Amino acid sequence: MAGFLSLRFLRDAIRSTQLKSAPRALARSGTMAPASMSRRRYNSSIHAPPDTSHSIEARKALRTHGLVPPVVESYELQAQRCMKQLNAKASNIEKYNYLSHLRNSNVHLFYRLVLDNFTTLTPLIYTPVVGEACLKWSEIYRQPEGMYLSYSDRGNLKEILQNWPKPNVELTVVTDGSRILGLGDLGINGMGIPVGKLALYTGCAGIRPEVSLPLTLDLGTNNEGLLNDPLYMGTRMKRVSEEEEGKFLDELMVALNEVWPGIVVQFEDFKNPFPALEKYQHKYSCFNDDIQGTGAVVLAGIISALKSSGLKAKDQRAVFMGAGSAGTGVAKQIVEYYMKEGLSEDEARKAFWFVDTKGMITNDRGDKLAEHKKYFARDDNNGLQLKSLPEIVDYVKPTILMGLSTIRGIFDEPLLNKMAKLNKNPIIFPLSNPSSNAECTFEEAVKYTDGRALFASGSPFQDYVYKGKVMKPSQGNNMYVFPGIGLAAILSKAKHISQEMIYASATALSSTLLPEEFASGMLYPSLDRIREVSVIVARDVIRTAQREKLDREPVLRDMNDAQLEAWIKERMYDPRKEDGYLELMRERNEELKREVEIASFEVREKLSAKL
Ligand SMILES: O=C([O-])CC(=O)C(=O)O
Ligand SMILES: [Mg+2]
Repeated sequence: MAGFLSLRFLRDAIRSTQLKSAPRALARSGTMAPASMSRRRYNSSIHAPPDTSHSIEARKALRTHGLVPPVVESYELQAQRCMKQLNAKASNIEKYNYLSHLRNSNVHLFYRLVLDNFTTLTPLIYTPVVGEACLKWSEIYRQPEGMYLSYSDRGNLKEILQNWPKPNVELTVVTDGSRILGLGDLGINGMGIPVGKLALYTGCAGIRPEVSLPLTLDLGTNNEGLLNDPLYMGTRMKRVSEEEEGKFLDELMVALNEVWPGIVVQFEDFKNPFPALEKYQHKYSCFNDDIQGTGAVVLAGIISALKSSGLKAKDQRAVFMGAGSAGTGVAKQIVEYYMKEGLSEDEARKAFWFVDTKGMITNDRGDKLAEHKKYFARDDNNGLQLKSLPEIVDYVKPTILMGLSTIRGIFDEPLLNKMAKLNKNPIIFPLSNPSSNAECTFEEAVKYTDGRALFASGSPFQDYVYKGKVMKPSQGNNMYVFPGIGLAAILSKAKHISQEMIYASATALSSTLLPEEFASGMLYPSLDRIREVSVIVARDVIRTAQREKLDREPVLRDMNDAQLEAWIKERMYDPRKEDGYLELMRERNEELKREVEIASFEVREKLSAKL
């Protein structure tokens, strides 16, 4: 009762006199920027825009009446129009542009369409087409999306972050554009990645679109093509040094956590190595999707593949083509799994042979190995230094061939034939993105192993008919886990995201494969069930956070699994429920919260003046 009375008192106080002077006072004090002050009318920076599916009553209440054609349409009709327009686009990049426009003009319709057509639309909003969009970002740019922070902004990052028009941010995906998919340094053109990943967060795990922030760091680029392109929209300078970037990131992490305390940060597509992970992972709620997310997804695929082939962990030998930190991150998670299956750490570590541009990675190769490569460097090679992948495959006789090299076609016909000779069911994972960089295509893997490969790729491939049978490719993309990991971190208010939490996402994912999916050779669950999968991933990640005492949401601790799953589901954004009124309730809520903030500020000011 007391709370209610004081709330009313505060609201009355504002209504009577002080509302006009408050914004300036707040702006002066630096408590809040004037741009974020309450506004009664429809404001595109905060609210979902007018929508032809809203009832006339909803439009009146939202004050959007008259801003769209008079018809009140069903979703089905809207979807029909959208798909017609989408299908009329001649190229993938035009489809990408159309979908970006839709996301910006009618966010709920966009996500409803994505959920209803997940497998056809994700390749257009994410890999592979996002790769093409990033290559052309400065050319196809149409509207502001996300935030850009430049090196020259250092010292002022907190202030600039406060320009973000949405009041509440719970999650950011940040890139410096230095290694976009397998396409190299694309500078600020990398913005397509945070935008795309966050769209997947909403699609896959129901993170509300307005609480996510796509963030691109403009720290220069070493891409000469971009530096000489008059349309390039980033700062025209060479990349800053690692040390300078390190300091910039330090300031960024503090600023993000001051503006939005506890914000979950996903690092994406930073070039190798990425020392910031070791630095921040025990300090902030953050993770690196390329190292940890990829690792978890691939581990889940390996668990399924071993189950399917009936082979034991101890009998596996894996050749990794490509030895970046994503590759070693993947292998480390598999090491953890092998150890849980009874191998010693040394036995598990020795089940991996890494190959980089200089050949097989050994301790006595004569070059200085990057820090992240040392753990897997071979010391049992008796001085043998093998250079080419076919030689290494002959020498190792692997059961698993993993591609993180971005070299299209390096898993060629003779190599795949060899894998098929060595194994009843060779495990072939060409993980490089986008599809144009894949070590082999699905078709090649099927044809050259006589249909026996257990296959997963990073980017999607089409079904392939082999000897009259429809073969279905598995897509071992991070999108199976990162949305659930982020959702779990947000809901449990995790202090940090530990390696155990990441590991839990992998085992959770592998547990979601249905018996019929497994029987048909799939290594991952159908993407049409992605929301169900994200709930299970989030549940197990939350449970692990609780076990490790990293959670700060006590309400969840007493729930059993079914209750926790229901609670997670209930919190997921569902575009099907957005009818205009929900928007209105949120708007009122925001206004009320702001009025309370303003009023309590005024009261504090008055009190301090009296004292
Ligand atoms: O974006 C993807 O599809 C996977 C990924 O993180 C990458 O390739 O960098
Ligand atoms: Mg990535």
